[in-house]
Amino acid sequence: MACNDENLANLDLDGLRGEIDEIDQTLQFLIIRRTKVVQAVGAFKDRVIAAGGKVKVPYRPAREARIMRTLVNRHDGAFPKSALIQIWREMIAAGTRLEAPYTVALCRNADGQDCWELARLNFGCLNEIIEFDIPREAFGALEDGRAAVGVFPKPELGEAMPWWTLLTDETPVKVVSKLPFGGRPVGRGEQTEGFVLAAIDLEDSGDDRTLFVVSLSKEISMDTVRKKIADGIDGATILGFSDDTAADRRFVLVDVPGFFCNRADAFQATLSEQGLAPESLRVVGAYAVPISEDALN
Ligand SMILES: C=C(O[C@@H]1C=C(C(=O)O)C=C[C@H]1O)C(=O)O
Repeated sequence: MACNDENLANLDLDGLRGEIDEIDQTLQFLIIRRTKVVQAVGAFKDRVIAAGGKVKVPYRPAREARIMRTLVNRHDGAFPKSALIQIWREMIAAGTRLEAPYTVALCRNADGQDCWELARLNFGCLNEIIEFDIPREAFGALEDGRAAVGVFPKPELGEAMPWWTLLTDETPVKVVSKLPFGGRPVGRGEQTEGFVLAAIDLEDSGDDRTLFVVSLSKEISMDTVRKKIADGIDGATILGFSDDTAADRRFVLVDVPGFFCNRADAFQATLSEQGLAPESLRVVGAYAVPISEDALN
């Protein structure tokens, strides 16, 4: 660069704009170079898929979370961190699309609310968003490959037929990310939170939470379940519950700190120690803990 920071004040408008033009050129060359590397990653994934015969979903939220956290940690200067994240979101979303084009299935909740703004910010300006009112249909789009990722609203306690009850043993679809990950949109969508679903393997981002669905006897009250889970696991929360009408069981969606995906036994043991003895327990997802608002200021 022609000029160091201290000398900027000595430049006239043309001189300053010349600096900006040079910076833009360097940034653009780097984007071009980054895209070539991303395409090479895509080709690598193709070879893995050819060997395993899976449908290609290039999205890797744990890797993206690591990238975003690194960006925020090393940032300096006046440019806002949430805007920095947004630049990378566009870049990552557009690059991932070059690995394999993908569509986003967006599901509304029973009150008609959705996470459209969060989906658009996270998956960029190019990806098609198809909207659904019925969770089973949005879920079906993920299972048959019409959509690679789904954005579902955060569950509400007590809602009828919650979407997360579709996350059974028979489906490869799981919860893989939570939105917003780094910064909320200003205004519309500011209050919304959602989960991203996809048929991909769960990966450890270094700071994660795991989602379990536990089947318990209906005879145990929800207050008791809540207390026992809170006593047994620091920081665990219950995100939803749903009665199985055909049986004397209740499904409970529990959000537990840590990447527990290969350690469901540990969670099972903790519940048993608390006298809950679940009839069944399964991991239905894991997600990178979003960057806190404090870290973005
Ligand atoms: C390039 C990759 O594919 C996608 C694109 C990423 C990126 O642009 O950095 C990161 C993760 C994936 O969602 C990858 O898996 O590393």
